[in-house]
Amino acid sequence: MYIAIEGPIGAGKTTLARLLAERLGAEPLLEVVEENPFLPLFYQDRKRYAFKTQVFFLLSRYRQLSRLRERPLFGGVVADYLFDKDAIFASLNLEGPEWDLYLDLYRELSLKLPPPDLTVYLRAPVPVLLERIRKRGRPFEEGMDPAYLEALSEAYERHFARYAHPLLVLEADQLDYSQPGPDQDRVVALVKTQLAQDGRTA
Ligand SMILES: Nc1ncnc2c1ncn2[C@@H]1O[C@H](COP(=O)(O)OP(=O)(O)OP(=O)(O)O)[C@@H](O)[C@H]1O
Ligand SMILES: Nc1nc(=O)c2ncn([C@H]3C[C@H](O)[C@@H](CO)O3)c2[nH]1
Repeated sequence: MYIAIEGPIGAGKTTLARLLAERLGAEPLLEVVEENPFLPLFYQDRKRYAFKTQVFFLLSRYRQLSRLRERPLFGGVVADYLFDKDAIFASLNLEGPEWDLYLDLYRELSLKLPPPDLTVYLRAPVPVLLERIRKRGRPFEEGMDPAYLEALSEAYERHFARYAHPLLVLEADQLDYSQPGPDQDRVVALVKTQLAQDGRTA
């Protein structure tokens, strides 16, 4: 069983991936964004650092996810990202020959990765995302541009409107699974039901 959680910045992907991994007896597969040395620079000058930031993410995501093919998944994996995320961000930040080169690389690498058994797409309005980003307090995200978050949310909507793999869409502002309570049980039950409908067991 391989589950991936996706959604725009601050939607609650890592929080949900940890919870599901714990409840389903699976391994969490988490991205460490702080490992990308270009990311703080990207937020200072998006045009200048977009390509470097993207290629770093692309390679590290590819390396992490390709390990899924190489070893047996005993208890399953819950990842806090989908490989497709890379191209969603790239489509907003790259253009011209850099975008063409990036897309060539992305397409080549994506062919080699398995799709998840279930993807959970977390949706939330931009003001909720901004509040969660503020609350989490990563220094380089302090001046997060609401227009960038809006464009990103729209790109996610377009992507999942034509997504061809098993998908569960959750309104992430309606469920507070970040603390113990009935919403945690509710979200785990929704995922289990979806897996059962798709013929998988958790
Ligand atoms: N369902 C929720 N309800 C309320 N707060 C939440 C919820 N999910 C996450 N949070 C809080 O929002 C903040 C962001 O959550 P989290 O880091 O899981 O988001 P993310 O989608 O993984 O972010 P990023 O895209 O930056 O990696 C955290 O402070 C977390 O505690
Ligand atoms: N430029 C760019 N490309 C990506 O593929 C990408 N993936 C994540 N991020 C940024 C968003 C959050 O600040 C932080 C955590 O998600 O990292 C990205 N930024």
